Amino acid sequence: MTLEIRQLTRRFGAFVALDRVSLDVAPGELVALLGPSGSGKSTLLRILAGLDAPDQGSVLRDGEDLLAHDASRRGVGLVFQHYALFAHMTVFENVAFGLRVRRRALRPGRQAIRQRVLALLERMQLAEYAARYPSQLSGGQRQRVALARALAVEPAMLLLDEPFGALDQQVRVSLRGWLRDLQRSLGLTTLMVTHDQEEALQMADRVVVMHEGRVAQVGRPDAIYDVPASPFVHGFVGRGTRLPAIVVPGALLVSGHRLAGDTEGWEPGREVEAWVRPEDVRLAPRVPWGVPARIESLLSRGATVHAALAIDGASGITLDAEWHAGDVARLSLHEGDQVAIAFARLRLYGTEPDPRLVGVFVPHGAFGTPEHGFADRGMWSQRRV
Ligand SMILES: Nc1ncnc2c1ncn2[C@@H]1O[C@H](COP(=O)(O)OP(=O)(O)OP(=O)(O)O)[C@@H](O)[C@H]1O
Repeated sequence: MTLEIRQLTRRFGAFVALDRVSLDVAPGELVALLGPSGSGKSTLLRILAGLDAPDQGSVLRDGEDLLAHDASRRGVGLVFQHYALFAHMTVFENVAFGLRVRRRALRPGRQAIRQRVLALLERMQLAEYAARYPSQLSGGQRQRVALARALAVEPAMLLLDEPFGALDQQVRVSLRGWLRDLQRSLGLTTLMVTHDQEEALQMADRVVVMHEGRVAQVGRPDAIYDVPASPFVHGFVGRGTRLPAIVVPGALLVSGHRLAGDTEGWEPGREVEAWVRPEDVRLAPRVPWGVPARIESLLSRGATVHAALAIDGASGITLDAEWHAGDVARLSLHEGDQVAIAFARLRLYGTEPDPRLVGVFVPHGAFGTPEHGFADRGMWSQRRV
């Protein structure tokens, strides 16, 4: 099943909740709608489900006008964060419900319904709970029943709105893999709303990042993380620090520090925003080749250590860095230490009002990985006295 969403706009009074949103979804694809609260994700899903209608725009499913059909005829399976299962029905009855209430002409026979529901419960590892009532299930089990109920009617597409939103972290993580496997094996075209970037990046074939009712970027999860199209996407998907910078011939000036590298094709003298991911902030082996900075804080996160750094000459900016815990221990780094850092790469964006991606800058000699050795500790790190 393909979906072609074209220029969808939805206004609530003067407020524009969806602003000319276009998107193509391929058969069997799992697309995650990711964005901050109020960015229009649920509005888009509700329009697709038939619970709301757009002011403008069109949606074609396999070339046919989806919006012309009532919600009940759209063939969508819908699961919300708090999916109200029928409390007075067993798991079996809940899952069978959608089939039992079908018009007579479309309703399978009693035995066929029974077989289909049992097969589905089996597949969803719910068979042993068939006779239980919702109140006798855990939150994760209930969401699985909600999914089974949505799937029982063999929908053409699945629409999920924060399906794991109400569950604790451990259950969420285990259900992610489970749902992904199930969706793949069924080949079911799926749109999933989430504001959890980890969930979107792990599960989706493609991620749609939404911002203020518009599509900020669409792409494969790794592409979105590696080359965010705007400072907003960089800041929302993954972490990063924004550094003011100027392009000069053969170098980038970052807070007055010269990083040599290829700047061909970029206008000299142009002011840009340089964004750097924490894992791209490396410890440089030799001070003259690195940017001097001071460790303001070190926070252990198990295998990694999160460092907050103050770059010399860049007041008011705290640079986020992430280093291997083993390196930090081996080099005996402490808060207050003076270090030299190198940047593996920086994404450059235009300044307002045109904050588009200018390009990715890779400084020459952006070494500083542990493999390059820190034999002479004194050369790159000086303890403050
Ligand atoms: N029926 C409505 N009347 C007025 N405003 C609405 C209505 N429905 C949604 N909105 C507004 O439209 C905007 C987008 O809402 P939507 O629910 O799509 O956001 P979202 O990205 O799904 O956010 P969240 O992650 O918080 O659910 C919000 O500012 C919301 O207040």
